[in-house]
Amino acid sequence: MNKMLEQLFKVAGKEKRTIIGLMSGTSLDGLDIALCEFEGNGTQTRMKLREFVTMPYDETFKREVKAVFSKREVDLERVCLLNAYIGRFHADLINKSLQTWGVESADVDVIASHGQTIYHAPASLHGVAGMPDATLQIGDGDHIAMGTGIITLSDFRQKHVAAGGEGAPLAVYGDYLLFSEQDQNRIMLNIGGIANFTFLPGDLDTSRIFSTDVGPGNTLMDAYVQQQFPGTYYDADSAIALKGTYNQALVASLLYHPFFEQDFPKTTGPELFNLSYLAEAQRRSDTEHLSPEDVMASLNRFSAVAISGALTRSLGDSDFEIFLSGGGMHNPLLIQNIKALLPGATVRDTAELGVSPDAKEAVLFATLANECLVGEPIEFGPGKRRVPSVLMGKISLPE
Ligand SMILES: Nc1ncnc2c1ncn2[C@@H]1O[C@H](COP(=O)(O)OP(=O)(O)OP(=O)(O)O)[C@@H](O)[C@H]1O
Ligand SMILES: CC(=O)N[C@H]1[C@@H]2OC[C@@H](O2)[C@@H](O)[C@@H]1O[C@H](C)C(=O)O
Repeated sequence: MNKMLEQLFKVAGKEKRTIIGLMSGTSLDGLDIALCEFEGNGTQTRMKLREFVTMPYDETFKREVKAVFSKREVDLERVCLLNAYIGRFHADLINKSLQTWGVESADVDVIASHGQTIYHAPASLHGVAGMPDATLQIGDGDHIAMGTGIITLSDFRQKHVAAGGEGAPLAVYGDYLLFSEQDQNRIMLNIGGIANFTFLPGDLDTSRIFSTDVGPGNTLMDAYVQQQFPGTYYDADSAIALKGTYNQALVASLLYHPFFEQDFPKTTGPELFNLSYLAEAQRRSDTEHLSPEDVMASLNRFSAVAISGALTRSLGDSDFEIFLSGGGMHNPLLIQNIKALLPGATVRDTAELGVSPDAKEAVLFATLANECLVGEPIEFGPGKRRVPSVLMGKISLPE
């Protein structure tokens, strides 16, 4: 038998597995690396987060990725080069982190790599007749496996698409396994570039569980800040938005898109929510004259209304607790806006559930890898075509 397959077989049979989860999101702030310890699988999963770090990306790397990210026309050679480069680069960042933590690569069983999304194209967005839902993550797993010497599972989203999903959100699987709680309706709200949430009903009825994207997130705020204030990457502590006042006409115009009417679950990305989207909304609402501060306040309000509107629409009057994660939870005006729009909702964060909110997405990918190795497909019930019952991840062997 192939020695590496034998090792994989051994890992699957171990009582405890050490898994590194990786996430590189739409914000391009850095690579999230979570070193996790797993015992069990399925609803018996026990996960301990041993270490976590975000390895920041430098300007050159951000520029390289931005040149192809969510663009319909790109230099195909760049995409080809980046696919290999990102894999190697991520391997280097993992090696550095392991060194800092004093952990040997031989003590890590597998890596779970999300890769870098460069294009997300659900059929509802691309609208090309005869073409399926599609999504593309680069940073090939073979380069990570060879660069670290660790078996790597990667490219989780393709199986989801192949089985009838849109390739996202994948959070539903890990959220269900790690955070479901009897008698408590939980909303796991992640505010990254794009905001998404998972509904975990307290009756643990899997057929009611779902995850969905709700719109931005930070992506439009980040893009606008970067355009208006070169050298600034995001509106740290809402400093800019707090100097402005939101414009109701602009907020309404930003919300004027069929995406917001579509049923859950649905997915989106900066392919839709980008600076052209903002320019069109400003033109339509005759708000091109607004100061950058007022536009920032309006974008902040827009994200809050989109998030709270989606929650209200799907949950009605039922009681629920919100557990925040993702960088947007550090934006005080955004959180204040969301709380004001959802009076009565309890808002906490995932640290209270034992997982740092910045680490949560990387932990979720580690959980998907654990399931791929030792789990069984979760059945979310009939009619859940968009939450397929599959195990995900492609295997790259380091020899
Ligand atoms: N102190 C802060 N004040 C305001 N915003 C902040 C702060 N800290 C982080 N953010 C926001 O969080 C973003 C990073 O969030 P995160 O790392 O969750 O995104 P991501 O994982 O790339 O996104 P996605 O989940 O959509 O892939 C930053 O770009 C910024 O907009
Ligand atoms: C295609 C893609 O990379 N989507 C990401 C993105 O970032 C947030 C939101 O958009 C979500 O749908 C997804 O990531 C999370 C981890 C998910 O799949 O659950």
